[in-house]
Amino acid sequence: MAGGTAESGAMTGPAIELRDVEQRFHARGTETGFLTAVHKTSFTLSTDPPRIVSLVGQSGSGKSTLARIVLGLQRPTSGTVTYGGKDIFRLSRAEYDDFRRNVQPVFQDPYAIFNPVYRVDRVLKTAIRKFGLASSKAQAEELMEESLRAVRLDPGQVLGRYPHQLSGGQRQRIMLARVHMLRPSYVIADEPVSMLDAQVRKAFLDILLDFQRSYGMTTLFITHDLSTVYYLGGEVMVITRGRIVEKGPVAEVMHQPKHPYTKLLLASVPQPDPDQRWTDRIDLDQAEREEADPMVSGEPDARVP
Ligand SMILES: Nc1ncnc2c1ncn2[C@@H]1O[C@H](COP(=O)(O)OP(=O)(O)OP(=O)(O)O)[C@@H](O)[C@H]1O
Repeated sequence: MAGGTAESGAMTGPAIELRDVEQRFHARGTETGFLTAVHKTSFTLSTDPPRIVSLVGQSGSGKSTLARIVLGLQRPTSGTVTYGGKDIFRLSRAEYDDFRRNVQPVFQDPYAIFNPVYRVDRVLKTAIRKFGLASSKAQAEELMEESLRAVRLDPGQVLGRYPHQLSGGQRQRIMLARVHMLRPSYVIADEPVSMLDAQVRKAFLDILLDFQRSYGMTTLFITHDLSTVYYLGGEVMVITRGRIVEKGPVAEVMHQPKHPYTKLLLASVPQPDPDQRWTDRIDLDQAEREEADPMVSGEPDARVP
């Protein structure tokens, strides 16, 4: 079977391959009556070795459309998407369940995933029930707590709460706790940190990097933010107007961009002015650092809406 179990962690999973995928949408007011959100696009995601692949491009370039296609949520107009060599839109029930478990989404706004009338525990309990991750109530509790701690959330502080009682950063980390429980081969993360502040964002990215190293997960990380791509490292695909125009190792693409769009994207990143340096260093002792870092203290992050 593909992927791993909650006990063993993700193992080398089948590759996801997009071949000549094209997505057209009806669009009123255009000459042809449709717009092509994704032009014939091909790429492969693999867990051998596990990696982070960023898909970077401006708003409207087709990133989310590609994410939905990879997740099997959108059937492309033409082209194929295969998982382990099989068309994801023609999988048997058992194959589809395997795909569902091993290719997990993390979306930009986790609030949309949570039902406001249910406590946040439900997101975790549903995954445990659906994928048969625990054989008793006690084991389920243990698994939830272990996964929450793995994403540096204090179970006592989040379990039993309603979504609106948590910060955006905490809600996103609950989605990561769900990923931790399922140990999928792939995480498809669509702008998961764009609503988070810099500190919480870094902590989120560190957890993804940790999942890659510890459990062998490969992440397709969708973003418009180059600094995030740079921080994650790994590989990057640059997309503009529905076309991937450049791909390769992050350091190579960032330092020797070949395509004019990549150059433009890099040129649009604000550069710090070396003449305008901060003169005072802020030295925090450990206790102050813990107090200042919501990821360490586990305190609700009031700054994040
Ligand atoms: N269901 C749809 N019907 C019609 N047009 C759509 C649909 N979904 C996306 N589009 C169009 O396809 C293009 C690509 O959209 P997409 O959401 O994939 O871009 P994106 O790069 O993810 O943008 P953003 O970063 O703003 O989310 C846009 O022009 C968008 O308006």
